Parts: sequence; C-alpha cells; structure tokens
Amino acid sequence: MASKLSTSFLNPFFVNFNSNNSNSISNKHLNVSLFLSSHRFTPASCKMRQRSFSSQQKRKNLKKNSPQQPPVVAGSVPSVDVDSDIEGDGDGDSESGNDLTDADVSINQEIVDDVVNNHVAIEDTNDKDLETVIVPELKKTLVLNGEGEDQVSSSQLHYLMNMIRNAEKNVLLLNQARVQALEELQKILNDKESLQGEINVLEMRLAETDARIQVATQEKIHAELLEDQLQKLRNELALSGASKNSELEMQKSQNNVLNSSSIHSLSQELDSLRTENVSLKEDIEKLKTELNNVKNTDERVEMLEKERSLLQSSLKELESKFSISQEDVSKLSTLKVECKDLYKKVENLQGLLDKSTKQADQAILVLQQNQELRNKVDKLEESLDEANAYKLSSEKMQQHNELMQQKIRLLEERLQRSDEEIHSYVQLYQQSVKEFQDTFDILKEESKKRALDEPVDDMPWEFWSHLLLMIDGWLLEKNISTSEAKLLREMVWKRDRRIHDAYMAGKEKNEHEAVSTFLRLISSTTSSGLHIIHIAAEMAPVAKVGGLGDVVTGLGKALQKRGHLVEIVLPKYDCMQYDRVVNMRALDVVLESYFDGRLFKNKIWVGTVEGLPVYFVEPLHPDKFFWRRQFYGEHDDFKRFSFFSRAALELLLQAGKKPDIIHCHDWQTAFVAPLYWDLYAPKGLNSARICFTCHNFEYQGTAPASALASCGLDVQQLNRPDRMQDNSSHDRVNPIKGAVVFSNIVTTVSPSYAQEVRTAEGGRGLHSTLNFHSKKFVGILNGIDTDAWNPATDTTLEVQYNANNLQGKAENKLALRRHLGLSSADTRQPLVGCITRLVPQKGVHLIRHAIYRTLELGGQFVLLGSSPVPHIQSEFEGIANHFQYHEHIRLILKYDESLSHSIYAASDMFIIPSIFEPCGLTQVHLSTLD
Ligand SMILES: Nc1ncnc2c1ncn2[C@@H]1O[C@H](COP(=O)(O)OP(=O)(O)O)[C@@H](O)[C@H]1O
Repeated sequence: MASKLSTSFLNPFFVNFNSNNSNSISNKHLNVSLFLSSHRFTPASCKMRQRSFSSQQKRKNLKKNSPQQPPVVAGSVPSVDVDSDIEGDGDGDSESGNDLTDADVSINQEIVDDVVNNHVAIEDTNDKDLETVIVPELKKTLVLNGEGEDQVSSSQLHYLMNMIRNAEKNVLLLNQARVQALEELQKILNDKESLQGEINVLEMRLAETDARIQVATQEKIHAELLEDQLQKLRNELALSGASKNSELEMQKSQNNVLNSSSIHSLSQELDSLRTENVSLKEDIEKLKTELNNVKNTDERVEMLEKERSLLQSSLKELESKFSISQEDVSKLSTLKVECKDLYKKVENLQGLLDKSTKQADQAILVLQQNQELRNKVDKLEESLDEANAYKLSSEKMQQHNELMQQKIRLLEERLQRSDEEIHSYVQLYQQSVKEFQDTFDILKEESKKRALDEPVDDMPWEFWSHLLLMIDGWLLEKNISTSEAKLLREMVWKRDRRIHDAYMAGKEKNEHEAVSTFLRLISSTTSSGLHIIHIAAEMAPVAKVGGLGDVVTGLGKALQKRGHLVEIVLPKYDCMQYDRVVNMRALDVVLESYFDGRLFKNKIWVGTVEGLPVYFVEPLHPDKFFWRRQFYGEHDDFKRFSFFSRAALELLLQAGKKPDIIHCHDWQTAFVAPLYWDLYAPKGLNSARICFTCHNFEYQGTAPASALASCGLDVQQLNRPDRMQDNSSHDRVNPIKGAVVFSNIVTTVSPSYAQEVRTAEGGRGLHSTLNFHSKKFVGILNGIDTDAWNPATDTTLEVQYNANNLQGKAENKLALRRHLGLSSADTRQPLVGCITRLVPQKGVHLIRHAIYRTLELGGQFVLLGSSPVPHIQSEFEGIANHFQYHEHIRLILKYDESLSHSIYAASDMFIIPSIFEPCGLTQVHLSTLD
C-alpha cells in the first residue's frame, strides 16, 4: 500500500484514483508521519487522557473510519501549518522515525484535542463526494497532459500541491489515531494490573476459606462422631437404667456424674462448635458470594485477557503500520527531495509553459491576423478579379481615351501653334505694314526736316557735346545708371542717328520724358535671356548615336526660341554628318589645352546646326582622338572625352565668354563639372552655374583613378568617397558621380527614371550618391524637336501627311518598301518597324524573336539599328545576310537619320521591347505620328 502510495505520489499522473481506500489509507499514513515529524513523542511517555469512549468503541470507530478516511477537506484542516512543515522538514525527518526521545514526547494537549476534533469532523465526510470533486478534475488534467506529454499545466501543479497537502493532513490524522490507540492500550494494561491484584487477593482469601472449610469439615465429622457416641451412650444409659437400676443408678449416678461432666463439656464444646459452625456457615456463605465474585472476576479477567490479546494484535497491527509509516516517512523525505526537484522542474516547465503560452498566444494572434489578412487578400483578390475584368474594358477605353486625348492635345497644340504662327505672321505683316507706313512717314518727315535741318553727319560738334553733357548730367543726377550712360555715350560718339532723332523728338518734352525716350534706345541692346553653353558628345543630326543627340539639339532650339543665347561645343568627329553643318569653317586661332603634363593645340571650327551656333573642337593630339570613324566604343574613351572636356572649357575661357549656364551631358562631358570648379572658375571663367544631365545611368565611364590626372584634376583630392570615387570600386573614379557632386543642378530624362535611379536596383551603384544629393536632383521629361519630327512638314519624307490625311502614310509605306526592296503586293500587309541601338537594354533577344514571329504571322519587318557590342552586331549581320533578298524582312545595320524618319512615317506597327528605358525618345517620336 505504501509502495503504491509512493509511486502515486512521485508521479501524480499515475495516481490510482479509482481506489478510494488505498488512497485514503495512504494519505492517513502520510498524515501520521508528518505529525510525528512535527511533534515527536514516544508512546510510553504519552500523557493519557480519560475519554468518554470505551476503548473498544474507539477501536471500532477507528476500524470503521480508517479505510475510508477521505483526504482532508478545506475548512476541516487542523491548525497545523502544513507549508511550514514541508519547508522545515529537513533535519526533523531524519529524527522523526524510531529515534524519538522522552524529551520530545510531551504532546501538546491542544494539538491532540484539535486532532481528535478534526478526526471526528473528518469521519463525517463522504468519500464519494470527494471523489467526484477531485477525481474528475484530475482526470481532466490527465487528459490534457496526455496530449501535452511532459508539459505540466498550472492546474496540474495546483492538484499536485493539493495532493501533497492532503497527504500531509492524512498523516496527521493517522498519527492522532495512533496516539489514541496507545492511550487506550495503556489504560487497559493498568486496568489489567489492578484486576490481577484483586484476583490475587481473592485467590488468597479463597485458599484461606478452603482451609477453613477443611477444618470445619473435620470438626463437623468430629461433632458427628461425638453425637453418635452421645446417642450410643444415651441408648446404653436407657438400657442399664431399666435393669440395673441401682447399680445402674449408682453407676448411673457415677456415670451421670461422669457423664454430666463430660456432657457438660461436650455440650459446651458442641455449643462452641455450633457457634463456630454458624460462623463457618456464614463464612461459607461469604466465601460462596466471594467465590461467585471471583467467578465474575475470572470472567472479567477472561474478557480482559481477550481484550488484551485484541489490543496486542491491534498494537501489533499499529506497530506494523507504524513501521510502514516509518518507511513512508523515509520515502516521504526522498519524495520531498524529489518533490523539490519536481517543484523546480515544474517551475521551469511553468516558465516554459508561460513562454510557450505567450508564443502560442502570439502565434494565435499572428494566425488570426493571417486569417484576417487572408480574408482581406481573398476579398481583394475577388475585387481584383472584378477590377481586372473591369480594368480590361476600362483600360482599353482609357487607352483609347488617352490616345484620343493625346491626339486632341497635339491637335490643340498644333492648332495653337499654327494660330500663334498665323497670328504672329499677321502681326508681323501688320507691323511691317505699320513700319513701312512709319518709315514712309518718317522718311517723308525727314525729307521735310532735312529740308529744314542739318543732316546728322552734318550736325555741329556742339550738338554732340551738348548731348554728352546732357547724358552726364542725367548720370550725376542719378536719372540713369552708369551702364546706361555708357551705352548712350557710345551712341553719341558714333553720332548715331537714333540718338539724334530721339533728341529731336524729345526736344520739346520735359526732362523725364526725354530720359525715357533715350533709355528706350538702349533697351533693345540689353537682353533678359541667359547665355547657355552645352558641352556635349552628341548633337542631332550631325553627331547622333541616340537620344542624347536629339535632346541637345531639341533643347538648344527650344531655349533659343525663348530668347536665350545657346551655343554648343562638340568634338569634331571625322564621322560627323558634315552636310548638315551650315557655314562650317575653321577659326584662325590655335587653342592650347593641357593634357598629360603638357599643352596640346586644338583647331576650332564653327558652323550652325539646325540654326544653333556650334563650336567643333579638333584636338591636334597624336592619338587623333576623334578620327576613329565612330563616336564611342574606343579603348581610350576616358582619355578622349576628358581631353575634350578640358579643351571645351579652355575655349570658353580663351574666348572670354561669360555664360550663365554650362550644361554638360552624360559621362563623356561629366568632367566639365569638377574641371570648372577646381581649375576654370579660379582662372576667371566663373560666371556660370553647372547643370549636368544624365541620359542613362547605365553608362558611367569609370576608370582607374590615376587616369583622372591626365586632364589636370587632382586624383588625391577627387578619389574620395564624397567626390569622384566609384561606390563599388575604390581604386576607380566615376565621372558621373563627379558631375553629381560638383554640379549645381543634376537632371535626368524623366521623373519616373529619377525615382528608379534612387533605388539600389536602378541606380547602378549611384543611388546612395543621388539620394545624398537629392535636393539638386530632378527628373525632367524629354521633349523632341517637333519641327524636325513632324510628318506634316518633314521634308525627308516621300510625302508629308498628317492625322487627317493618312493617305500620305500609305505612300510613304509604298516608297519605303520599294526603297528597301520589299514586296508591295499586299498593301494591307502590316509593316513592323524597329529603330534602335542594338544593346541588351533594348531587348535584342526580343527584337530577334519579333523578326521571325512577324514573318510567321505574315507581316513585314524593317530593322534600322547598329550595335557597339561586336557579338550582337555580328549576330544581326548574320540575320541581315540571311534575309538579304527576302521580300518581307530587311535589316539595315547602320545609323541613318533620314531613313529613320521614313521608317517612323511608313510603319503600321512599332516594336520597342526595352528592358528598361530612362525616357524613350522613340516612343515620343511615334506619338507625333498618330
Ligand atoms: N540606327 C539608327 N539610325 C537612326 N536613328 C537611330 C538609330 N538608332 C536609334 N536612332 C534614334 O536614336 C534615338 C533613340 O533614343 P531613345 O529611344 O531615347 O534611346 P537611346 O537614347 O537609349 O538610344 C531615337 O531618336 C531613334 O530614332
């Protein structure tokens, strides 16, 4: 039973809850052990208490209650601090078994009373009730733990604690029962002892009485013999009286004397015997009663003996239980140690449980959030599906609308422009008519005046001196500024007719009006426009590789139209389209510029391109930098363009130009920015602010840092992370980065591209630099030169056409087909066009695929493009050769500005499969054709 208990106690998950008896008894054992450990005593020295129950009755009660003793219920627990007992059981446990001493024994009567009272209270408790209260909860806990394996829940811990408490309380009760039993045993022994004494007295008295009875019996026999003798004597006496009367009388008298004396003595003796007999009889009666008493005593002794043997057996039983209890106590101590371990483990597990509960809570939260998100996603997907369906239709509508709107906008713009143009023509016409009229009037008046006055050249010096003094007076009186005075003086010196006429016109007016008239003369010579100089590697159409060329020309022309003085500085490439340069001539100057530690001569050419003044720099360097029959792709491009950048600035310095803006483009002229601030601003070319436009961050022109020294830049100063040092390779310099750092404003070719390049994926390593300089970085969408890209006015086309008359487009298509040797059999056969640089960015693999796919689908394909990448160029040359005489496919692998216009104008469809696109001028060109 005890071993069962210990197993159960060690592992709360294996408690045999179906056996109430074993559980109750085990708990009782535990209670006794615990009580002993708290209040040590020996049974022999217990102070016994007289109790109203008979020992037998108590034993019966004990027997009746013990097996079903329930665990102590809350409220019926004795006022023993169980927790403190548990905590303080260390040494006490070892002493609490068989080593109890007398000194330890004095039992606190109050405790005994409490125990007794509680014992009585506990007897009333219904075991079944307890089972229903405790067992189902524990069973529930067990089920939970069966799933959770070795995790202990807080409720299990709680039940474990309750079990321990119950066990300890039961031990206390068992202890109490044992004390009672010992008390009763002691009383029985005492009773037995006193009874034994009584028995001994009675036995002695019995022996005495026996002896007396023996004496009395002998005396009775003797008295009976005497009576017999007396009778005989009486009989003899009667016989001798009759016959021998005298003798006899004599004898009788003698005998009488004899007899009377003996009778007297006999009767005395008899009397005494009788009294003795009476007293003996009384004694015998007494003895009989005593004997009866003794018999009763014997029966009682017998009963006591029986009781004693019963008590002894129960004592043995109790002792065996006690020894079991002792074992239990020792086991309990080990159990306690194990229990402590268990507590620690339970605490750890509790900690883990708390953690895992928190994690589980979090996981549940996350799951809930996931679920919510899932639901949202589902809803979104649903609405997305709906939206997609809706979008498809609306997108088409939108695209159509957008196209329509674009067309409307373009038409409106064109309309506005043509209105403006017509208006300006009308104005010009009106103005010229008016001017003519005015001039005519003036001439008429002049002829009249001349008739009256002296001609200007004939005006006396006094007149001109008078004007000079008048101007100086206005200056001193602060009516005009120094510069205005200077300009007016110059006019006077030159005896300019206009100042003469102005004077004559205002002669009659007041001074204020006269000053205004004079100032109007010089206002036409002062301009509000800016002086902008582009230093670039491309300019359409003379030196164009891609969009950069278009922008330089288009932007230049647009700025020029707005009243700004725009000049372009270009390298003089041998492969330029010289026929597009108007009035090209070499200046009779030699411009020297620094490179590689010495000065190199440069020849400067001038000419106009698309109405813009252009300076062409021809370096007279032995490496013949721009005599390579191509614009880019040379091994020494870094050298070529760093040389050109410095030479261009030298030209501006030598020419004494004071530009407001120097605009440089892409990596090829990015050197201008650091060169300007480090070298040329200190030399006096300091009027300008630098604008740098990057048309494609794909091309950064990095080179070993030492290469920077050739153009005179300080490598040590510039090869720094905050200056020109390349962000990915620290021994290289990056011209684009240098321009971003050194320019006053940095632009790129569209707002969306400006956003893209500020990300790690799009910035090609420069995103951090651009983000650092974000305040001066802006994306401005490219425009195109609508004079050059307008099919209605484009003279390169076979036939001009516009959106209202697409017949011209068909004619251009026919002309192109003929020009390229393509079949014109089917006018409705779609012509797919593609004009591009053949570089990976433009999706060359998709272009290649499109050629074959177009053929498959029955279309015609025209490709105009060239590649700086040799293997791409040779691959497309292979395709071109393959389709050399094909009636539906033509590849023209060169740059041809004029042909590009024809292809844009003739194509029904266009393919632009760019992988990424900073702006995409091809797309913008196409927008003008719809
Ligand atoms: N082989 C070619 N011949 C004539 N023009 C070309 C040729 N290849 C490209 N172009 C022109 O170059 C410009 C390309 O500009 P864009 O589309 O912005 O691309 P990118 O500047 O990257 O080359 C367009 O005006 C296009 O018509």
